[in-house]
Amino acid sequence: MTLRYLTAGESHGPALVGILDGLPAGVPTDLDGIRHELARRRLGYGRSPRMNFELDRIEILGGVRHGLTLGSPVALVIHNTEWEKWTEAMGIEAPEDPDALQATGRGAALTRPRPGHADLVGMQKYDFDDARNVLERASARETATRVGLGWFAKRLLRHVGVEVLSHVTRIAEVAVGEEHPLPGPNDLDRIDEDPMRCLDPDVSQSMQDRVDRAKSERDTLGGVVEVVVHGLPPGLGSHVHWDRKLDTRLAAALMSIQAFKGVGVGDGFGSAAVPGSVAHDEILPGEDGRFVRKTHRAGGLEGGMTTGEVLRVTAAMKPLSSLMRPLSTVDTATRGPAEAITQRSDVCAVPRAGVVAEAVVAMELASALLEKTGGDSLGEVTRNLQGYLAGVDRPRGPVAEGYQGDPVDERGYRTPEGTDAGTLRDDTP
Ligand SMILES: Cc1cc2nc3c(=O)[nH]c(=O)nc-3n(C[C@H](O)[C@H](O)[C@H](O)COP(=O)(O)O)c2cc1C
Ligand SMILES: C=C(O[C@@H]1CC(C(=O)O)=C[C@@H](OP(=O)(O)O)[C@H]1O)C(=O)O
Repeated sequence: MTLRYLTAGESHGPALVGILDGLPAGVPTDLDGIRHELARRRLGYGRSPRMNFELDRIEILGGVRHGLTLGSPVALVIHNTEWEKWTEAMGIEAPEDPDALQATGRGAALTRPRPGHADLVGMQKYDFDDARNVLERASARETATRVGLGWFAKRLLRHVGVEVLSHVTRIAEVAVGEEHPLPGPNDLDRIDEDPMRCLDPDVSQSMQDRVDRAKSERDTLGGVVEVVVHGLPPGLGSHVHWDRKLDTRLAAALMSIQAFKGVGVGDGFGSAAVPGSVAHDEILPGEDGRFVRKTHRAGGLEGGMTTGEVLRVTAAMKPLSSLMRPLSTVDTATRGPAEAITQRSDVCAVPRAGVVAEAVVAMELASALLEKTGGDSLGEVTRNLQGYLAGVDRPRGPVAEGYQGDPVDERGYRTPEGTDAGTLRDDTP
């Protein structure tokens, strides 16, 4: 993988840390842009109360100088603005008085694991007596780092005309219609303005009503987000090996998000229910010499590669497992039956999870772009991409005898003017 990243940090630890390696030099970087992206991850009706008081205070410790990336790894820190409250409970050094810590509330061992969270199996696997040692890292607080790093991937993609956005298409049983309009490349602000990050105001209202009901029933809800990407060139990813297919990589990236349990490419599971005659995207000669598709059913991916059409992937998020009406569990200290830990929780985190989905998709796409183009500077990436695009829809294959169109070379291949593989398009930015 050309672009790779690591994250570290606990939900209530001093900070989250991320390193992104593989970016070319010259990607314009502004801290307000990253802050804005992180604020987007806090949006949405049904979010946790923690989203209101906690802030994402960021610092870049490497990889950027004078507003541009250097080609070296980018090191991002997101400080925990609530750290003062957690210094004892999450202290790095062994507590002076462990018994006293147990009595502090925050420091008390958590022994009633929540079904659906990582608590129990994490305690079993890592041999812990306190579920906090598990949930602190399992927590989706970690996704702040991925959104922060993902901003760089988005910025790189934007430079070559690629826009990544997401919208919510389902909350529990409330969903937009199957034939819902696709958001356009400039629709992100409009989506973010909606409390559910849904494009249809009527459906959004029903979703909000559904969240209100879940809240009053002290329950939680899941849903579906769709990530839509405009402006991709054809040919990112590859058909030649399982781990080079973009389908594989996008599915893995999306499934790595906390509570995400299903991914569909294009019509996904829906395409299993219809015959082939209405499952595929028929190909047409486009006006500017490009090939185009009649429909967007495949989600812009064929054979593990982008087709150059709009990319569309959906991801399903399960309902959150911290319910205010606790589920049955065991107390790991007594091994007896118990009620699961109850603590503040999102009722529904689907709208803000969409922003995380954008980040991980952007990271995979930026990586696949860099694999295709190579290049150590943004200029080199852009030039290489243009060189590739100039020849991508050139005539390929011999034509039948008597062909009346463009001139034909000695092998019988069409050779219209301006379609040489080496010709740069004149819209070089
Ligand atoms: C943006 C976001 C917010 C989340 N908020 C909560 C929450 O408030 N309460 C909760 O129990 N789980 C929350 N989760 C889900 C848990 O982190 C997740 O269920 C847990 O780590 C176990 O992983 P798994 O569900 O993938 O098995 C959230 C997930 C995301 C993506
Ligand atoms: C802190 C974030 O999300 C948290 C993710 C989360 C979980 O279990 O995943 C549980 C909640 O945390 P807490 O239990 O401390 O209230 C969310 O607020 C965040 O996204 O920044």
